[in-house]
Amino acid sequence: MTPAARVEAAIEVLYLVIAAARTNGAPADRIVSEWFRSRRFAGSGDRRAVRDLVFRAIRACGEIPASGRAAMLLLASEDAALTALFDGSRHGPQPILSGEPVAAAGLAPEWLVTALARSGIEGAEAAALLERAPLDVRVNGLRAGRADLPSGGERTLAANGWRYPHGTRIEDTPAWREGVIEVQDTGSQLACDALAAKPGESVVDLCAGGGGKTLALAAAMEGAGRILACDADRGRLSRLQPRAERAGADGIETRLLNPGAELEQLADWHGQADAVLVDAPCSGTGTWRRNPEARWRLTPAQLDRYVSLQARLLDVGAALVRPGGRLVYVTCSLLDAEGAEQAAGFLDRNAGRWRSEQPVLPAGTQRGPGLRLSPYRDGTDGFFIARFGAL
Ligand SMILES: C[S@@+](CC[C@H](N)C(=O)[O-])C[C@H]1O[C@@H](n2cnc3c(N)ncnc32)[C@H](O)[C@@H]1O
Repeated sequence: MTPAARVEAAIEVLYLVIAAARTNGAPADRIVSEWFRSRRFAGSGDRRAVRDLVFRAIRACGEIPASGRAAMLLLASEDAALTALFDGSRHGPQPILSGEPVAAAGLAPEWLVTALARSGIEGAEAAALLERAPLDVRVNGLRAGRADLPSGGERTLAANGWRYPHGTRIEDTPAWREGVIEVQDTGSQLACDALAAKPGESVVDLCAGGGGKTLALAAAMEGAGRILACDADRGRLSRLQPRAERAGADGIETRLLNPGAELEQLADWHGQADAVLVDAPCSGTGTWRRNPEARWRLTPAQLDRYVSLQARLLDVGAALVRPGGRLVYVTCSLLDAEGAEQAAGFLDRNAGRWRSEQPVLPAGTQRGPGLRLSPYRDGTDGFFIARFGAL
C-alpha cells in the first residue's frame, strides 16, 4: 500500500470504529484485525501503519468525531507530512478542502473530564491515561523451568512481572506456548497480590471473566487449594479452562451466574471462603491506554449502572467470606465513584462487621480506604484496590 492508501484505509476503519462506538459494537482492536482479514494484499508494515494511524486518531479526539475523515484531519492539522498525503492519488484520500470539518481535540467528553478532575486526575495524570500501554507479562510459577523467558525484558514492581518492548511477539515464544508466561498488566498483577492467596486456601474470584486474575491466584496458591471462578458472561468464562490448562492450573471450578440470583447460586459457599476477589465490572477509565475509544462509549447513566452493580457484587462477595477472612475489591477505574467512594460505602453499610485493611503493595497512592494505581505515577493501568477483613 502507498503511504496515501494507508491514510485512506485508516479513515475507512475509523468510520467503522465510530459506528461501533455509537451502537455498542466491536472494539477498535477487533475492527482493525477484521478489516485486514479480508484484505490479504496488505503486508505487516501496512497493518502496523494503519493501526497506528487509527489509534492516534482515536486518542486525539476527546468526543466521538463526526466522521473518520474529520478525525484524520485533526491529526493532519498538526502533521505536515500527513497533510501532504491527502493528495487525491489512486487509493489515497481526496485533497483537503478549505473549511472542511475537523474533529475537536480533547481528553474525553466534558462530563468525564469533570468527574476525573473531581477524583484528582487532571493535568499530566489525565494526559497519561492516553499514552501507549507497555507490554507486561507475569511469570507463572506453576510452569517454572519449562522454557526460557523471552530476551529483552526488564523486571517490574510486581514480584513475577517483566516488561517487554512494544512489538515483542510474546505469543510466538516457547515461554508463552508452554504457559511459563501470561500477558498481564503490572497493576492487574498487584491487584491479585492484594488478596495474598495462599496454598491450601479456599478462594472465590467472583468476576473472573476469562481468568486473567484467577490464573495469578492459582499460581500464588501453588496449585494447592480450591478456587471457584464465577462470571455472568458465558463466553468469557468459557475461555478460562483452556487458559488454565496451558498454565498448569488444575482444579479451578467455574460457575456461570445469573445476574440477580448470585447469592442463591452460591449458597454452598456462604461464609466458607478464606478470601474473595471482586474484580467488578466498571467504566474502564484506567484502561484507556488499551481501549481509547471506550471514553466515547461511556455515558453518565452507564456509570450509574456500574456503581450500583459494584455495590451489589461487593455485598455478594462479602457473604461468601468466612469470619476472619478477607475481601478484595478492584476496579480498573480512576473515578472515585467506582473506587474510594464505593469502598467507603461498603464500610458504612457494614460497620462492626468489616474493617479496612490497607493492602501492602510496592506501588500506589492511598485514596480513601484503598490504594490507587495510575499510569502516570505507577506506569500501570489505572486501578483502585481496597482490602477488607471480616470481623
Ligand atoms: C473487570 S471484568 C473481570 C476481568 C477478569 N477478572 C480478569 O482479570 O480478566 C468484570 C467481569 O464481571 C463480570 N460480571 C458482570 N456482572 C456480573 C455478575 N452479576 N456476577 C458475576 N460477574 C459479573 C463481567 O462479565 C466481566 O467479565
